[in-house]
Amino acid sequence: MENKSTKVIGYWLSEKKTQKLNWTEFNFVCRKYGFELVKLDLSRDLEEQGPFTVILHKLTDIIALAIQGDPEAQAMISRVENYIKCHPEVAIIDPLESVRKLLDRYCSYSFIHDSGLEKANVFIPSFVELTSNDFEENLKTLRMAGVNFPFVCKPSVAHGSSNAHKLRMIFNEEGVKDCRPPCVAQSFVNHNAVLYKIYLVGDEHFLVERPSLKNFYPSDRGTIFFDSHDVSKADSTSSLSILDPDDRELSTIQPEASKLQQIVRVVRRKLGMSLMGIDVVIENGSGRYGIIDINAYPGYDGYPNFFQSLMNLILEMINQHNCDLISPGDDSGFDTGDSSDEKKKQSAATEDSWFNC
Ligand SMILES: Nc1ncnc2c1ncn2[C@@H]1O[C@H](COP(=O)(O)OP(=O)(O)OP(=O)(O)O)[C@@H](O)[C@H]1O
Ligand SMILES: O=P(O)(O)O[C@H]1[C@H](O)[C@@H](O)[C@H](OP(=O)(O)O)[C@@H](OP(=O)(O)O)[C@H]1O
Ligand SMILES: [Mg+2]
Repeated sequence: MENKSTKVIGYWLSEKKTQKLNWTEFNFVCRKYGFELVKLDLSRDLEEQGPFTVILHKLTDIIALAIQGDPEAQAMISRVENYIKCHPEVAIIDPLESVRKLLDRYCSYSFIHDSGLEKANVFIPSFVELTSNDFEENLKTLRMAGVNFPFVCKPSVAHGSSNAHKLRMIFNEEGVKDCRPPCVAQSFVNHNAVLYKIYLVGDEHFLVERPSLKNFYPSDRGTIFFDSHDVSKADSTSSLSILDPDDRELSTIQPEASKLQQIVRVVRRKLGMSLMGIDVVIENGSGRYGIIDINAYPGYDGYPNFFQSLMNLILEMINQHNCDLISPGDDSGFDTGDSSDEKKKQSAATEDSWFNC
């Protein structure tokens, strides 16, 4: 551990996120480890703000705006990308191309769907993207993809505005007119209103249990419009989470640590990201593990000693990045299985990103 501030963490988080995480506390941890913490000013060239040892960010909202054509957001993202391109010596948490994938629900589901997790009793509930406003065409698309009633209709863009979290439960063909393309329709999996959030910080993960939607069955009822943030936060008390009397007798299956470990390993390898939240439900009856959402740099509410874990990750990333720079392609002396192969994960993510989505 050094006392002198020689290493710089350049970071960008929204004001809301810094307040939520109580970010000033992280300053103390940084100082203890000899790091200076500098917030990136995305309205200016980053060259004059550096040099940085590592860049840590949650740029989801700005990337989403840039994709939608906002010129200011595009300029900000270009500044970050140019800096990264000109400074291969700087470690990045997390690669922007992986974050882009998570911004698109269809893309992230497809990506994990093709990961081989099915063999381990883990699945992505059947899903399809709806891009048309034509009712008949949408019915056909849903049928062809095997999306059953009831299904959840989610905006295709997963972050970036409050609209991203306005979801709909569709119970029958009549309800399909309530879908607002572009959106992803995903078969609803009954899971006794228990959601498991796996929070990842590099190789560490921690599981928290959250309220979730109650069991639903096909019916002639009208569409339910809801905001995901009202349902599955730690303090949510939505009436949509209260099990019907007949369902209270159903047994709830507890998650197995080894299964969660497997999910973490595969998703991490596929996406090449270190800061993620994976939302899992366990299907009533079958006991299959359904991945229903993956979030970039989530809230980590309930994660013990998050800032120390974040610092451990930063140290590991810098170390690994330096090793990769010295001997690219040869990490034999440092590889400890899944745990330290960051460079490979990042380049796998880069290669896959342009081909799979
Ligand atoms: N396929 C599904 N089967 C069962 N429940 C689901 C499914 N998809 C979503 N849900 C329910 O809806 C909630 C919100 O869904 P989802 O996580 O996809 O939305 P989100 O806006 O991305 O949420 P977050 O705030 O976690 O990012 C989940 O917590 C869960 O209760
Ligand atoms: O920690 P959990 O409960 O998983 O919640 C996260 C949500 O799942 C994300 O959707 C939030 O991200 P956005 O607000 O960027 O969409 C994310 O927002 P944040 O960046 O403000 O923390 C979290 O609220
Ligand atoms: Mg989400």
